[in-house]
Amino acid sequence: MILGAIADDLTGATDLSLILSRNGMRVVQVIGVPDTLDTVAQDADAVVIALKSRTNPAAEAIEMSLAAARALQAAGAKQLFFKYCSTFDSTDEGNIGPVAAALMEHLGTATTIACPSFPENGRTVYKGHLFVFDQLISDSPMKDHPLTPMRDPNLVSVLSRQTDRPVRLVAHETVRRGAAAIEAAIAQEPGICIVDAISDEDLRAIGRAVAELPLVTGGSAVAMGLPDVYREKGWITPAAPGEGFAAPEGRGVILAGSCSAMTRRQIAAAEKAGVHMLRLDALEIASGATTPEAVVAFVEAASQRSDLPPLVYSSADPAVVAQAQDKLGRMRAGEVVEELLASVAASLAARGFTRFISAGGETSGAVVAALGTSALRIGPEIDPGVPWVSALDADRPLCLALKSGNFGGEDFFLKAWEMLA
Ligand SMILES: Nc1ncnc2c1ncn2[C@@H]1O[C@H](COP(=O)(O)OP(=O)(O)OP(=O)(O)O)[C@@H](O)[C@H]1O
Ligand SMILES: O=C(O)[C@@H](O)C(=O)CO
Repeated sequence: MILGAIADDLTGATDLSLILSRNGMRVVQVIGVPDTLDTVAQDADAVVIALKSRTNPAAEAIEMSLAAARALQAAGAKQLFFKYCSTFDSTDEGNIGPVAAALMEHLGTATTIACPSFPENGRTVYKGHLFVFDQLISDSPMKDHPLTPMRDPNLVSVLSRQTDRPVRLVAHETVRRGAAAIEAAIAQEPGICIVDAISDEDLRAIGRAVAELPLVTGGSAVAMGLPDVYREKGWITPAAPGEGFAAPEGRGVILAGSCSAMTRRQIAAAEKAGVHMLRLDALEIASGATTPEAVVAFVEAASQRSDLPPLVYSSADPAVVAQAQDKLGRMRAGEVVEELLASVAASLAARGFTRFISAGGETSGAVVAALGTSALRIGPEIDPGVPWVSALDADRPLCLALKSGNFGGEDFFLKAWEMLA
């Protein structure tokens, strides 16, 4: 095992696993920190531990991340990677800064990078500012994210508010001069370097520059340059992406708790395509007016009427989300929805559903926990950042598509479904 990764949410972990697998590494993704990684690490070049720590109190996120780091090191990891969202989802309390600083201290290293750039999905960092396609993140729909509204595009400022470690910029003028120039700039002074990156070429150069650092932090795409370096060092041999994935036969369902603009467009596209849908309301769930049993009954009935998987969603526009949050509190509003979708997923699996498509990192974390699986094999890519995965250890065969809120094309839900046909 060469690379040990700690991801702050489940869909982010899957996204990173896909990038590593696409670049020829054997990857196993585990959910939560197991007692030992010995069995899974045996045939893996990389182990990605998926936490659900993005929006926990910082002290909890640190504790979980350090436990993951210790497990990865015990299994032989030569390098650690802390994966967070390509939209840098965090607040002034954390958790990117506090977790990165804690991992640095744990590893005894004074230097790392922070680079959320993911050009294939429209995220770029230029002059330390994070863009989502043509917009600064602070002008994008991420300004209204239910849990981590992003209202400052300057990542040096954002990260400086989260940690006492010095934060500085390695600007694109340096990045475009290549790996040696980037490496020298990072080594100049201790601290966390926000590194500009606007293309995959930049990211591959950054990967080469950081391959010797004990800790790399970033979005998934900054890992794309690492496997080549590991191969050159003779640490890994090439592997075929998606090796060993098989989808079980059976019925499917789509569960969406993401309120991102993209997920809402994907829901609208599914409706147009004739998918049977049920909209959930956080306040009705909280009052008991909507129960898991009623939702399961809807899904059962809808799946008799169509070959397409039914869609259950709580996704709503910012005004509706704000109303629920005003009444219930931000965290509680999220929890009631997550708990309901998780309970629905568990009941459906018990009734023989085998294919689950879920939208949203927090949502997917709750759904997968309810399905009782803790290890995933990475399968074929549906859209950039989202593969089908199969459960390695559930009671029965299951496959899942765990979509980050902002990922996937408009036709994502049907595209995912049709790939299994
Ligand atoms: N109608 C709603 N009212 C209030 N909160 C909601 C509502 N629908 C969903 N939520 C909550 O919003 C949060 C959405 O987070 P989630 O991580 O699932 O999606 P995302 O942030 O779009 O995806 P990602 O983290 O992958 O970018 C969840 O906690 C979810 O329960
Ligand atoms: O980096 C991303 O955008 C995703 O992998 C993610 O973490 C969203 O939750």
